[in-house]
Amino acid sequence: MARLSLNHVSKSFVEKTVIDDLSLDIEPGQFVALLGPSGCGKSTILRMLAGFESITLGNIQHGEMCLSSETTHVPTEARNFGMVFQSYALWPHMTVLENIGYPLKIQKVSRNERQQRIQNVLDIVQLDDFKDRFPSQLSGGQRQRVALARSLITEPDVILFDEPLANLDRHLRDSMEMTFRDFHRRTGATMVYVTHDQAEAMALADKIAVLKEGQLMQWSTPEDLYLRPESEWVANFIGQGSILRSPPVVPLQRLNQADIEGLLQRLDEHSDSGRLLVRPQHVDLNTTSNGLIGTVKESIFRGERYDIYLVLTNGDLLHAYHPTPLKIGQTCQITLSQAWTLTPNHED
Ligand SMILES: Nc1ncnc2c1ncn2[C@@H]1O[C@H](COP(=O)(O)OP(=O)(O)OP(=O)(O)O)[C@@H](O)[C@H]1O
Repeated sequence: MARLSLNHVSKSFVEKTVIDDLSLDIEPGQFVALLGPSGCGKSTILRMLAGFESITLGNIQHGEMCLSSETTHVPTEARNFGMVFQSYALWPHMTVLENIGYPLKIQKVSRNERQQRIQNVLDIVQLDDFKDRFPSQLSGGQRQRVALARSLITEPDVILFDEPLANLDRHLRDSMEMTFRDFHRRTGATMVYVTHDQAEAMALADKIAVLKEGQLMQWSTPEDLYLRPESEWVANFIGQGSILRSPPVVPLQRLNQADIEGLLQRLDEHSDSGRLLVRPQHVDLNTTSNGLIGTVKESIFRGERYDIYLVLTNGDLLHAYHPTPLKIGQTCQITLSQAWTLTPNHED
């Protein structure tokens, strides 16, 4: 197994640059998610890794081998990468067993070896009982497991996934997330997974590349993305939270309650050069401590808790959790137990 690296990769279609100077170092066996809003270039990156697209600048390296550069282009079939798409792309007239074994048939692998390898991957995706069915006789989740098994049969070093759960309902997606985690543990293959669903990326990946308009905004573990976002844009994009205006702060610092109280004492209507990210679990309501006051704008039932949205005296919106509903228009005393400082977005 080898390291997969994108080095200063750019991709332009006609005049438009859709990937701009992207560098990522993917460790062997790592599960990486490419995450970002629609049109940010996730699928284009996957297509360049697969060899479906050439690259305009930079290079893609797999171990010692250059897969793509301005002058090199190793064809898709010579990369030994597995691929799984949201459409499953199964042959309707072939059984599960035939679908899975098809890549080996093309490679003219002997019947005996084929049978053994098919059995191995059937065990990994737990589809042994379904091997004689046709795709039309399977559920969406089972079809996706067939596609997983087929991607694995050629024993690829790297498997590329393009929104493989996008067509499944929420309940099935949750159980498929477990299947993917298990699949990754059992195979140890490097996986690159495109999604626009941050919860899915956080649940699955060891490391996430967050993209915006073809640019890498942050390349971090899920925990770091959530706890230590590097920009206001990423903080807004990842997880729940409010961005509050504050007096100037040193960016990318964790503030405790005492630090925040110090800042709030300096709060006035001109305090908008700093930014604080506050997660809802760090907002305590109806306390009597640091003098921040808000008026309840929304109180939304979420089963295990209420989502409360408050308007602060400077007009900022603050999201909090509360065990019971609060009245719209009610005034609350607020304590912030933790906050993360950010650099404001320049375009705002
Ligand atoms: N063959 C092409 N010719 C011209 N522009 C293209 C081509 N393929 C993609 N693009 C453009 O490149 C940009 C990135 O597209 P891409 O499909 O990679 O985004 P994405 O993040 O995967 O989006 P989505 O989540 O909606 O699938 C878009 O602006 C798209 O219109």
